[in-house]
Amino acid sequence: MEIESEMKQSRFGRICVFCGSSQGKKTSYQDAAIELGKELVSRNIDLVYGGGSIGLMGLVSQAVHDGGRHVIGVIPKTLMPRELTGETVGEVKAVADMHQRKAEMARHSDAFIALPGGYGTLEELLEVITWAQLGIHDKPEYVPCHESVASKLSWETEQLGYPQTYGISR
Ligand SMILES: C/C(=C\CNc1ncnc2c1ncn2[C@@H]1O[C@H](COP(=O)(O)O)[C@@H](O)[C@H]1O)CO
Repeated sequence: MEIESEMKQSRFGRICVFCGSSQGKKTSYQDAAIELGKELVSRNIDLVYGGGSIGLMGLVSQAVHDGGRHVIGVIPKTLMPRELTGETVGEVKAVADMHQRKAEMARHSDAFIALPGGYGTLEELLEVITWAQLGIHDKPEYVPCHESVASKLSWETEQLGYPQTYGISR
């Protein structure tokens, strides 16, 4: 038992998860969000995310919160009305705008994981990958091979002629 928990101890204290503000068309997306939340808990990793209880964001944050790990939701003041975001669990950091939100999410995290999502998720993921490419940070990005995220990235990388690696960006 002790060996098992030692093996699961991660080098990351806090991971930022980017994912959809809607639940998506497939139940497998929702399953993946809950599974990832539980996996973070089992590895004693805290969560940083975009705040709010809607969509996959809500599922992953609830799973981490329910498992007793710390959750930081970074949310722009304009998105704070509850009808937009639902009830945020854990600690809420209110920021001025979307730019500050992404900077704060990155500052508080040791690594990034992207689950399926829409333009918001893709934009957040591509920004941290770009920042890594420019040497602004050296935190790893992981994109579990889920077809929705992978297919958008494959379109991007094909257009730009970049190598298609999804497991980790570098
Ligand atoms: C804009 C409206 C509701 C959206 N509410 C959101 N609340 C919190 N964070 C959000 C919201 N929408 C997008 N985000 C951020 O983008 C990512 C998800 O975007 P996607 O397009 O769904 O992939 C997520 O990681 C958040 O950081 C009212 O109409």
